[in-house]
Amino acid sequence: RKRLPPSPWGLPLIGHVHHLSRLPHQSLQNLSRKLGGIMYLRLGMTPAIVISSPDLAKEALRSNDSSFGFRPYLLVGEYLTYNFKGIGLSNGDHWKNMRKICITELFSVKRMESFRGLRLAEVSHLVSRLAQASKSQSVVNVRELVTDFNFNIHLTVLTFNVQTRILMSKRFFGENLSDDELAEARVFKELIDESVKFAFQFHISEFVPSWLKWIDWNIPQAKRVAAKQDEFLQKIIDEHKAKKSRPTKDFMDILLEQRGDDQEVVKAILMSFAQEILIAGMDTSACTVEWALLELVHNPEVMKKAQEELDVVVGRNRMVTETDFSKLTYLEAVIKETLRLHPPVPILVPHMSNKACVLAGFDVPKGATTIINFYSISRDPNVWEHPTKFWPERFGQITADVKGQDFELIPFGAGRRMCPGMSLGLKTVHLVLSNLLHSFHWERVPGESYNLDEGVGSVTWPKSPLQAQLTPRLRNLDVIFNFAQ
Ligand code: HEM
Repeated sequence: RKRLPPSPWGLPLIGHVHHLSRLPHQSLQNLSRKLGGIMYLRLGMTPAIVISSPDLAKEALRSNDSSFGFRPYLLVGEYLTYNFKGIGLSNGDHWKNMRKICITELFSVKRMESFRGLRLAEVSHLVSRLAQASKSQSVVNVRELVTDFNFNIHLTVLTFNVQTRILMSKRFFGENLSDDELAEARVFKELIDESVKFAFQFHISEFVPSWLKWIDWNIPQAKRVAAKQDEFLQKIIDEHKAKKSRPTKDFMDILLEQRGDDQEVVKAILMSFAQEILIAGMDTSACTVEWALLELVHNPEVMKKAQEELDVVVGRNRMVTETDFSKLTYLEAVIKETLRLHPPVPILVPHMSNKACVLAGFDVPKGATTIINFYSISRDPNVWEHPTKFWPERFGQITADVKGQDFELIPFGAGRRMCPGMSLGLKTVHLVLSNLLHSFHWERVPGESYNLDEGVGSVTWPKSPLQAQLTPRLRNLDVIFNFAQ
């Protein structure tokens, strides 16, 4: 007889689905407080294991990495990534190849370095536009600052531009674009939004055995979105092939060289990257910056300390650059503390065990969806002192890092499926947050409460966009941030 981990009470057919709210990491945290570090759930007909302790996360993602380094079936993977040809949702040899290409061609140290100037230029642009805005309006809505797509320079646009330039030598957003280019950008954005929205809908096919998947009523919609996506990407690939002269090879050149005969793979990777850029790359970095500013605005003594460090390390006559990061240790602690308390992807991306195994003495069935609830781990009073307090100073006493070695702090996951964009994500958050803190005084709007409620979505943003009062801190902002554009 199998010895399964403990479960809450279940219902026929749906199993334990009724225990999950629209913020599943919070419902799972509540359940784990009663049931412990490992639980067994039945989501419809799909078995699932939920892990909520650093030791068990380590057992799954390090000691048993070869069993748990798989993804479960997701409808979006089948229809919108050309039958699992992308990275984040695929498995097996295809995933291995794709991950290798990404790590060597997209996220290598050399590639990161070659786009350093580009990141700096986009940040300079953001700060100068903010400086202009702060002259006419004293209160700034930080969400608009980070997500507005009306083709001004905002943070998500910044990360999007950086990524699409690396991927396909193309800048979709910004000034001086023709009407056709703007129309193309709009279609791209709508397509990605539609796919992301689709990915986060309820799909019955994910909760039934594979032979019953055909009953899913969302399949016709998936096919419609896929056809639109295919048409758009084919156009981009054709344009790219026609325009041969480029100073350096971009990622699409490399993919076409390596997989030229298999255009579906090229399209799948581009689309899964486009989505991953928006969900994983852009929104995760942007919402980390917003959470950090929210905490700092409401903890002015922490903000003061971070700004004093910037004055000592950088001085008041220039912008912060990536070479300053190693000396900005307090800022690093602020970012770690933000990723601990407000992880953008609190339950990571679901894993799956490809064989039956034993974890903490319990049987884990083959094919069980495995959820690592980092949110429970990062707020566990047995692991963290004053777990719900925003307290960067804790990182003066403990050495835990976010790089996948310390299982009490895994906002990027760990093991073979760990986020490959971590370095880019961290660099972006450091560069943007440090320059925003260096350039402006950020103050709470009188009457605004310290609201830490979380919104529902593909990444966890603050529920209400942060409003803050903004005044320039450096005297020659225009001069300082103009040079790099
Ligand atoms: C603050 C920024 C970011 C955070 C917190 C974050 C977090 C995560 C997490 C938790 C996972 C799942 C790990 C797991 O399953 O164990 C993941 C996977 C992934 N992320 Fe990120 N991410 C960030 C930035 C980025 C960026 C900038 C990119 C690329 C442009 C990126 C690309 C990916 C990809 C491709 C995967 C799937 C990896 C695979 O399945 O093999 N991420 N990320």
